Amino acid sequence: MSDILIVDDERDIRELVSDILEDEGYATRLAGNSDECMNAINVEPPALLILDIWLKDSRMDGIDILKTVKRDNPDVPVVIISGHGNIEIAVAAIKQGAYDFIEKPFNIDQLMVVIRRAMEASRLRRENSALKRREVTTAEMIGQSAAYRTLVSHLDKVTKSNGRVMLSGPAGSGKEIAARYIHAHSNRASGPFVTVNCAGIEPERVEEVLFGRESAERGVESGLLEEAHGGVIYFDEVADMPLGTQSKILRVLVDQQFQRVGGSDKVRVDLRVISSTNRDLEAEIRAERFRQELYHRLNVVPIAVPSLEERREDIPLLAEHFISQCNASQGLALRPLSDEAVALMQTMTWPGNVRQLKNLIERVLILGDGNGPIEARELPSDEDKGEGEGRVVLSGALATLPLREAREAFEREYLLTQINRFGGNISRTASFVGMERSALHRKLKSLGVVTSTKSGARVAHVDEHAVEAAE
Ligand SMILES: Nc1ncnc2c1ncn2[C@@H]1O[C@H](COP(=O)(O)OP(=O)(O)OP(=O)(O)O)[C@@H](O)[C@H]1O
Repeated sequence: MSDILIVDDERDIRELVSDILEDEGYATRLAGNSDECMNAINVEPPALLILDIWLKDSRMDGIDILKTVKRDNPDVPVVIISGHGNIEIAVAAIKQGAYDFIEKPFNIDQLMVVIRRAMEASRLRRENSALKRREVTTAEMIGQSAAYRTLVSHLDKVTKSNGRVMLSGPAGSGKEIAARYIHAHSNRASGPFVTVNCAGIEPERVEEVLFGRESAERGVESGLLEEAHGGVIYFDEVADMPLGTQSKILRVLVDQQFQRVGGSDKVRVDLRVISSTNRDLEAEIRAERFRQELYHRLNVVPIAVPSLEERREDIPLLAEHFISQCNASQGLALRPLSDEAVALMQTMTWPGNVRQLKNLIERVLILGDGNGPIEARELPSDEDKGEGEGRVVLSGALATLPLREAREAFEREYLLTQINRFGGNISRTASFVGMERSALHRKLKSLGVVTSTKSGARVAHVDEHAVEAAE
């Protein structure tokens, strides 16, 4: 596992990329279609896969190959090559687990930055995967802001009971770590903590995964419910559970028992149920996507987990915590944070919440040199996936502005970039940046950002008069 596999249906491109990489000292293999690609991976998984999304004369397209690789060889990082203007496909690929993407036509420097970063991240990931696994289960929850203290006081109240808890909050805000906190401080701490990824189970396999199976050939195979016996079962993102699965879970919660697939005995388990959601479940019920009865069963004690933006005071503390974590688990430099970096992080928008902060710190430490302080200029460039046009450039000077002005300037620049990435489409921008459409409209108005049609394309720009009027 030491070479780079380059998959592109255009011979010129794959040979060009291969020449560049070989000049840089990497070994390469080439494939022109999906069959050649899968054969090469089966012979030996590469250290990195560079994959064109559109493959002519192929049985699988790039996204199908990506899914297969992420399923069978999750440690192989995949860098996507997408055609110019295919930013949505590239974003979809990132969601499917691609490490990064480069847009055609690309220049050599851009290509090399992405590849070096992917190779380095993959090496560190492989080296430290065992340590990281341990870190997940022993994760320590950090904070001191008022919002954080309120959260902990709510969690402390439920640790000693057996009541069902529903944790609600945006993606990456720390719902799972809060569930683990309850478990670790309860009298079930020595029992298991089992996570059920509700969106991830294939509907036709739900019963087997949750209830287990019994057969003459293989005997009893327990499911997740049985594995969690004596401990906590954590239903992550319950709103993503298909309706059919919801009925099956509801039945178990009502009957307090179930049968394994193929079995006839009733199995009883002693479980504490904790669930999480990042959606408004009452709205999901009104839209008939979530069963009301299940909602009432799971939502006995609702606890809200605040977004990172509601607890900005915690950002320096969390950032330092992640720096020490990266040092302990990956040997990365223990770098202090400059005041400007802290100021910038505290003014940024964080749609991905604490997870985004953690990833940002990890990337800065991987890419940075030396042990000097982390500077503001190192921060946002890697948070933005786009190269060239799609890039949000924030100068260090921005971080020295008063909070309100710096945030507005950042938000204006960020939203302009996003809207233009999505071809002026406000709905798609809203869903990408994690805001309601109407809230985004209001925000744009207050920032003086307007859209208009130029040469048939919808573009966003700043209307100075609108800015003045809003002020
Ligand atoms: N208060 C905190 N202290 C330390 N680490 C935290 C804290 N909150 C979150 N994290 C870390 O941030 C990352 C995301 O947290 P977690 O997985 O708990 O979020 P989540 O809300 O369950 O996310 P999702 O909705 O995407 O499932 C994890 O690595 C977690 O350890």
